[in-house]
Amino acid sequence: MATPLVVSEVAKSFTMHLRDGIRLPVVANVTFSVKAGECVVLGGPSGVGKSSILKMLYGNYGVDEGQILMEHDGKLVNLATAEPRTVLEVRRATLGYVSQFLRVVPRVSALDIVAEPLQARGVAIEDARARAAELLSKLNLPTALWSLPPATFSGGEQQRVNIARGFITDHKILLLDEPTASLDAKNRAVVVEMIAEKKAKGTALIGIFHDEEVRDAVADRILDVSAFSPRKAAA
Ligand SMILES: Nc1ncnc2c1ncn2[C@@H]1O[C@H](COP(=O)(O)OP(=O)(O)OP(=O)(O)O)[C@@H](O)[C@H]1O
Repeated sequence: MATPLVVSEVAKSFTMHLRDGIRLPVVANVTFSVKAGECVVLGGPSGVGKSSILKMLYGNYGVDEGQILMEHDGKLVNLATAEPRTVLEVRRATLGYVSQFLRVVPRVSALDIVAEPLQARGVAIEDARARAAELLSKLNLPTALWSLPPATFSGGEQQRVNIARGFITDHKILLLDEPTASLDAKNRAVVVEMIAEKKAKGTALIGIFHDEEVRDAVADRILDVSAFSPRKAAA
């Protein structure tokens, strides 16, 4: 599909149950699409709803209204209303996510954490590990660390393991939540290059990048999330 992601009239508010059920509207009428090979960056001031949109796209936050349409397994799926089992299936095969922080699994080596999403898609363990090793060396993670669980790694080392894990599969849609926040200039440049490679392969990318240099290097389009502020919609 030339447009792997179509978001239409999505609205979200939070209900504060411990505060007499006060409703806090966050975004309304969120409408945009992302083409294959395009990288759209969510922009706008702090607290405007960028992370909330990314979490809705991944199915971590519920959606009050609207549609999040993705082509998955030859069918159109509305992630806003999909069953949890479908959401998990879409994540395995179609929708990737690089979060800001690595979720460390005790006793699992960095190499296997990176290889796991490929294994989950049926790739033989040795092939998955070989691809994981390629990515970890591209991201300059010292080989001495590959066999260790990343719990004791530095912030930047953990982030590189997380990036390798998110980039190892060829998901059609990839969400990026500040993937370069803890990286030095050399590794930021590697990630910029890896994003360009994904674009060339036709992946649709949506990301949050606070680093202006990275943002300008990767963005085809910056979507100002203030346009979806409920106050603006009501005006
Ligand atoms: N789980 C939650 N429960 C209640 N309120 C929330 C929740 N998540 C986000 N919010 C609120 O929604 C608003 C938008 O937050 P969000 O994290 O999406 O903004 P952001 O644009 O990503 O900000 P930043 O650039 O500072 O990371 C904020 O006012 C925040 O307090």
